[in-house]
Parts: sequence; C-alpha cells; structure tokens
Amino acid sequence: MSDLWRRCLERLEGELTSEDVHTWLMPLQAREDGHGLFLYAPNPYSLDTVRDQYLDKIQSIVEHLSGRTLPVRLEVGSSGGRPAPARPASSTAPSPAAAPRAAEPVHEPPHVHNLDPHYTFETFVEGKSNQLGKAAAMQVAMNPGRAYNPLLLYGGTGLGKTHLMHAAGNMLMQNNPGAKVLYLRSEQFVSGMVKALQQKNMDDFKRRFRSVDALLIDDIQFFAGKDTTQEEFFHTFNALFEAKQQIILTCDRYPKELDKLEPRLKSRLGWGLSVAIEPPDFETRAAILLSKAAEKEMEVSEDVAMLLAKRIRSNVRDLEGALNTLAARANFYRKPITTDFAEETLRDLLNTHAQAVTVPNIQKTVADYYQVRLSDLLSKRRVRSLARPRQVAMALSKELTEHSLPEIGEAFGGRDHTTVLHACRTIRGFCEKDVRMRQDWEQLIRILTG
Ligand SMILES: Nc1ncnc2c1ncn2[C@@H]1O[C@H](COP(=O)(O)OP(=O)(O)OP(=O)(O)O)[C@@H](O)[C@H]1O
Repeated sequence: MSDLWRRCLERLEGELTSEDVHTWLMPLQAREDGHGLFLYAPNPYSLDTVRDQYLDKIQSIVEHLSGRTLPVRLEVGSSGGRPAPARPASSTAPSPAAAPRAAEPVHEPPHVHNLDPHYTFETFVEGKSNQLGKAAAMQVAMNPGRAYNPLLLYGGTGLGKTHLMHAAGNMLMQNNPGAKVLYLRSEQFVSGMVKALQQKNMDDFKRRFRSVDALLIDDIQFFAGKDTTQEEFFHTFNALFEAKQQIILTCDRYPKELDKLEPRLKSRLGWGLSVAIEPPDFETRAAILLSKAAEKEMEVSEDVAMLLAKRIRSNVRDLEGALNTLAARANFYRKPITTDFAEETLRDLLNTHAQAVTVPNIQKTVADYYQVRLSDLLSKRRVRSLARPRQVAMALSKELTEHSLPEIGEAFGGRDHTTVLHACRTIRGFCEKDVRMRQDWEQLIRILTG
C-alpha cells in the first residue's frame, strides 16, 4: 500500500466512523507517484460515494501530510491494472499507466459489493441478546428471498445490527459469488434519490436499486417524515419483493412504533420477520471484548475483559472504543494491559459509565420517564400507574448496580427483598412478551448508561 495513503487512512480513522472507513475507504487501492495519489475504487457506486463524501477531506489530509499540493485522482479499477469489474460500456478499461481521468458520475448497478469483509458471522459473538437475530440473518443468507423477506433487525445503537447485516451479505456472496449485494445507509438512499430527482434521471436510480439480488438498508428510522423517499422506497420494496430478491433492513426501534412512517410501508415491513437485538449481558460483553482483542492481536486477560464488561454496559461500540483506547495507550507507553493499567488509562471513561448508575439516579430517571413524582414512586401507594414504574426502577437497580435485593428494597421505602425479586421477574416477563415494555426498558438503559 502507498505509504502516503496508509498515513492518510490512519488520519481518516480518527475523523470518521469505523463503518465509513471500512465500507468505503479501506477497499480503495492506492498508487502514488510524483504527479499525484491515484485511488482505485472497486465499482462505480463506490467511486461516486467516495468522490461525493470523502474526496475533499482526503485531498486536504494528503496536502497536509505531503506538505505540498498533490492531486488526488479517483477512478474505477485496481492499482495492479486488473480490468475494472463494472466500468460503463462507453469507457475504456483503466490502466494505472494512463493519465487518470477525473471521476465522472456513473449509474451502472454495482457488480462488486461494498460489504465490510470484517463483519462476518465468525467474528460475531453470540449471546442470549442476539441469538435470534443471528439465526435469522444466517437463514436469510442461506435462502435469500425465501426464508424471511424482509428481515428487519431492530434495537438500540451499537448493538451489532449493522454487523449482522453485513455478515448476512458476506455469507450470501460467499455462497453465490455472482450475486449483486448492495449495502446502503438510509441517508445514502435519500441523498441518491434527491440527486436523481435534481438530475432528472430517476430511471437510472430505480434501475440501480432494483437490479440487485439483495438490498441492505441500514437505519431506516431516517426515512420517517420523508414522504417522497418513503414512496420511492415502497415501490423499490415491492419490485424486489415480487422478484424474490432479498431485503434486509435495520431500525433503531420496532418500526410499527415509528412515527411519521406511512402505514402501508409499516405493513410491508411486517411481512417478513422482525427481530429485536438486545443489549448484551455481562458474559456476552466479556466474550465480545476477548474476541475483539484477539482480532486486534492484543493481549488482554480475562480480568481486564471482565473489568470493562462490568463497568461499560451501554453498548458494544463503547466497549470497542475502550479497547481501542487501551491498545493505543499500551502501544504508546509500551506497557502490558493489566487491570491497573486499564483502570488508570480509562479512569474518566469508567467513571462516566459508573456515575449515572446509582439507585437514586435510576429512581429519578424512571420517575421522569414515566412522568410520576419521585415521592410517589418511593411511596407505599399501590395504584397501577405507580406500581409498574416502581417495578421497572427496582429491576433496573438490580440490573445496573451491585446492590443486593435487601439494599434495593431498603432504598425503595423499606420494602422486603422478595418484593424486589418479584419486580425483577415481572418486568423480565413483560419484556419478553410486550414490545412497548421492552422498548421502555432499553430506552431507560440507554439513558442511564449512554
Ligand atoms: N455480538 C457481537 N460480536 C462482535 N462484535 C459485535 C457484536 N455486537 C456488536 N459488535 C461490534 O460493535 C460495533 C457496533 O456494532 P454495529 O455498528 O453493528 O451496531 P448497530 O446496532 O448497527 O448500531 P447503529 O444503530 O448505531 O448503527 C461493531 O464494531 C460490531 O462489530
């Protein structure tokens, strides 16, 4: 890899999300000579995206790193000169020896996927919280268009929905290398559509999306309130569905609960299978940490993994962030990652996560959330409008703090420990069968630990 591009990527990793870097920038091949830095995109779609969203940033980093004005050129192809997989028929095959052309807008359907190769089922750690989602995603990858269509994965941020979606796409490609799989964030669907409307080439837009074997759209909550997008997506959905092409979607909540999403679209989304991805429990968090550490070839003991898993409960992205910080510091100071080193390095981060999670804080947060008075929540009154939030607050106290059942009972106006135990069981039962309760629960966990 060109040294300049490697350093540029390192900078970009600090400025963009790792998803952006993995999806769009890592797949680029680079060649550098005295005239410029040449970047080769695997397909026209990827070229369009890199040019529209990242080229300016890349250009300024390259200038900064090289200390001079060095042009950055983009084209479809490879730095080794292998023919471009999806060059439009009117263009000649790229050759790195030829003068690079400026990127032109191209609207051919992508023949090379833009999936993140690191997001596979092998690198996904299974636990109770994501078991169903993983099984469903595997089913879809093995029987695209037939098992569940659409497959919709929903749940809070950073819990592995995007990972599973890419894993399904990667497995589908592995089983059928000729398949056309297109992954997009919903913002990209919206901006592609706006551009097509402006340039009056909606036919190209429609063709681009409808010619794939599997369409993966991330974070569809972004469609809410965007009527034209929903209309277009509705038609794309129908076309794909009728042709038995696979659709995989993610959403940050149960889509039926999304305001400002057209009823007919909501109904379509319910035709296949919707699976919740829940926050992982302690054991799964620790297992994920050990697996990520192994992937990064970091030496992390079980003690360190358990320390982080115990203190960081919000989501997997935060866990991974903590691990990356540890890796960078350990590398810099050339020190082994012991529990002391981890405590010291992540002191602020661990404190932030620990701070919010006290019983009084949980009580106050739950009272605000359900709009009841704190004094009522802690009182002996048994009306239902208070009893349920009180049980939620007790169950959260058990889940998120180290306090014992008697201590929690004491903090809730001197109640018996069996009352707390009953609350925990009742709320767990509710979460299993009632979508709204589960959303409340997850939302509260996010507020308290985010
Ligand atoms: N069970 C798991 N095993 C391994 N890695 C995981 C797991 N769950 C999440 N991750 C990792 O956590 C990070 C965040 O996951 P991901 O981006 O898939 O979350 P998400 O649910 O799509 O979040 P958002 O809604 O914010 O897009 C990724 O690096 C992913 O690999």
